[in-house]
Amino acid sequence: MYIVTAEEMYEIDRYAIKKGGIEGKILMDNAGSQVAQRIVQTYDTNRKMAIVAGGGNNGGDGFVIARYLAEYGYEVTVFQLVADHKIKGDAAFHKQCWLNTSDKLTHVTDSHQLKQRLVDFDVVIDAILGIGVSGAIREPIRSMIDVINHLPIEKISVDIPSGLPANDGIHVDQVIQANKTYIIEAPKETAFCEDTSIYYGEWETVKIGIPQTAYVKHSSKKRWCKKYVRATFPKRDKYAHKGSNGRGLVIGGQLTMPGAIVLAARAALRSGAGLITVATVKENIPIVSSSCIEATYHLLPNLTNRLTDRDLEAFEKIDAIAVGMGIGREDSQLLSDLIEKLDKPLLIDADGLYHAKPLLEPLLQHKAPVVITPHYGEMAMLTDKTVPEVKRSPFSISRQFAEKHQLYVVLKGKYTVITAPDGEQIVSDQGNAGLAKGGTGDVLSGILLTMVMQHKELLSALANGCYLHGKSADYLVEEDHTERDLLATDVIEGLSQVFRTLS
Ligand SMILES: NC(=O)C1=CN([C@@H]2O[C@H](COP(=O)(O)OP(=O)(O)OC[C@H]3O[C@@H](n4cnc5c(N)ncnc54)[C@H](O)[C@@H]3O)[C@@H](O)[C@H]2O)[C@@H](O)CC1
Ligand SMILES: [K+]
Repeated sequence: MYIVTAEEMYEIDRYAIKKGGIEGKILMDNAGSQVAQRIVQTYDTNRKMAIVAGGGNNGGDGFVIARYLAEYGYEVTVFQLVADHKIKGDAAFHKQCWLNTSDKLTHVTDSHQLKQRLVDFDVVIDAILGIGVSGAIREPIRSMIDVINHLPIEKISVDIPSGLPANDGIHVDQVIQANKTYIIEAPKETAFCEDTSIYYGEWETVKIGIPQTAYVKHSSKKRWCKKYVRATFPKRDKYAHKGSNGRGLVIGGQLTMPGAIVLAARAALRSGAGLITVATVKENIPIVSSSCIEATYHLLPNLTNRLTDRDLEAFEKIDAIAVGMGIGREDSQLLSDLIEKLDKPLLIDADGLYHAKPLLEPLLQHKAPVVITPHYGEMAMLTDKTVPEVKRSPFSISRQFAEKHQLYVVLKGKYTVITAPDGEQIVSDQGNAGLAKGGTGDVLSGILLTMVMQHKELLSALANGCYLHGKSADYLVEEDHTERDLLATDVIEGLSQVFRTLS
């Protein structure tokens, strides 16, 4: 499934109209009829339906929905919230179609009037504003949205809750709080931003006949799902040996944080890595080896010194490195040596990200791929922004950072946004609130380390890793666990169940 900005959606519509030869009027008819059909499946015909229509094409969808719902036997009234001259083009065409067969059109000019009119209805269908919204919401629409939000009736939004922009990063002003949104064709960015997804209520997409090629040409974002995982997941070679399944290195684990590297190493092995070496301080080795006997060890005198020739020679055999889990924030030369002296794919997580911030220039010179896996707080630190700013703009901030520093960004959250250095993005929305617990990030790093070693293409490697991590948590919560008791170690053990669904 593709995710779009407003500009991309307009391009996609234009492509369908120009290249596909499907007139705008027909697309609008398809949109309205599809939404109406979904409504029919959910609401009895004795529910009184009010459609609030604005002046753009979203309002045009509203007139089409009115016509189809009336045809299905509902009592429908359209409340037109703008002056007649504002309704143009395809929307005017469909308004006329509605008027050809119905006289149920009421002009409403202020919010008090709207409130009085709507009290008699069971459901309000919000076709006030679509993806064409811009700037602060103007009166009287602003107060009208407020009135609708305060009415104790069901609210269904068409395409997007009115007042909400499609793109991330825009300050949200006044928005319909929908119970349900029928999104036309492709979800917009704001459906996957923590601050704004809430306005959509439950949502589903309706198809209106736009060819897939339009998306391939004009969209740069996908929501990852099982279909994509199956298409991109590497097959395990029958004749594989441990060396051909990837030799990974996990570096980290201060004295106070040995658990982080145990989790990462175990997760990497459970995900299918052939060999995992843990490089850490002497005191941690007995702790780590008792919990992860399959790993091998490389002794580091501390986590701050430069790497010795002996270290570098040992690491030459490695296919990829994950660094930072439990490494602490003390000044350290370790990361700069890994960047400068080894050409290995490098995944940097947790405290490693604090060490990476002053090394962004050298990272740009690193020949092998670099992956960073920040949560919102770490991303805010890296970009000198605030956490609310990162939450509001997860797509644009990740993209700017990935393009500028030529690295892969896995911005972790309810909706994890994965970005390639060329700006292509994937959203992984698997997982649940059980993952909001210490250690789950270390598990993800371990899984990603293995995925990086085993895939040819890195963006799908990272997306598949996030999928495995989230799905493991989902299956565990559906069966043996709850979001409350789920532990990071459970997520590692749950991986086998996810792998079984992929074969
Ligand atoms: N071919 C197409 O383009 C299709 C478009 N569709 C619908 O069309 C919508 C987009 O249509 P439009 O581009 O006409 O945009 P809108 O329907 O969002 O309407 C934009 C209009 O809203 C008003 N407006 C914008 N910002 C405002 C603000 N801050 N305060 C108050 N009023 C404001 C302006 O008068 C502007 O002309 C989509 O969301 C979707 O519902 C669907 O019918 C499918 C086909
Ligand atoms: K709307």
